[in-house]
Amino acid sequence: MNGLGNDFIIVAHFESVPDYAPQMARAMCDRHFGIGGDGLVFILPSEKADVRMRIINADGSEAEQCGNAVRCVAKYAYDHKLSFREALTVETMAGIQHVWLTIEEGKATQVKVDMGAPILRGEAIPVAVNAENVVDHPIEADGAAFAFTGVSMGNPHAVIFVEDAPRFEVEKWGPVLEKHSLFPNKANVEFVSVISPTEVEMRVWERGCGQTYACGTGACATVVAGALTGRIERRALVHLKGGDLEIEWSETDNRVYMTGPAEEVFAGRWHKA
Ligand SMILES: N[C@@H](CCC[C@H](N)C(=O)O)C(=O)O
Repeated sequence: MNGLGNDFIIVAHFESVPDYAPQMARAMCDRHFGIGGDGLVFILPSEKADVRMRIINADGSEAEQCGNAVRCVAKYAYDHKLSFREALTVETMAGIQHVWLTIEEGKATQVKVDMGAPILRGEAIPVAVNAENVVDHPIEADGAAFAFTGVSMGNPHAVIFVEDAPRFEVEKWGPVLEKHSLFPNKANVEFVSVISPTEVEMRVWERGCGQTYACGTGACATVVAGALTGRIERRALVHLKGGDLEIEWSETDNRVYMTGPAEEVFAGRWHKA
């Protein structure tokens, strides 16, 4: 499945995550010797929600949260009759996500997710900066200087505003910044340019999988960082390599709402040992 080209191998036959999940993720996500994907997602039974998900990045590391995967999981749960509700809940390591589906011809197409309240305190993101909010904070890497805003959406993000995101050298700076000493748990890094107060262009280097076509939590972090710094409004369209996400950081409840598509591409069997 994919959410705007951020692609996942979805496995819904396990009761819990097996010990060998990291090796499984690395083998399956390999684009040449495996199926290919940005991550391996387990759909599991939940005692607190309609379904539970765990996501293992392509490098075998586990992520606390994934916006595009939550949309895929909710679609899968509805389309494959694990849940019959158009408003359902997905348990993640970052908490329980409320999800609303748009159904067309019996299948979920658009998915809206309550991604929760952003975490902005340095220590909690975590960012090695002792501050209430880490906003436009200087960061140096390989002789270059940037400024980042730290936001956790359950997983850590560093949002960097640049002149021209589509032309930015994501492959050059992404890996250096992901592993910077300011980020004790590493970070997903978003490079963002502002088009208007309600529209931005974003490219992303993801922790544990590299440059991807889209990142749901990254788009949420971007709108939070943009609004915090007065660059954009709290509701904006985020253009990504793989398409658009609508994001709103609600003034009423401080939660971030994400709306976008999810798609199932094919189903198959895994033969490798
Ligand atoms: N693509 C995701 C985020 C996946 C996890 C990330 N790589 C991490 O390690 O935090 C999204 O859509 O949010």
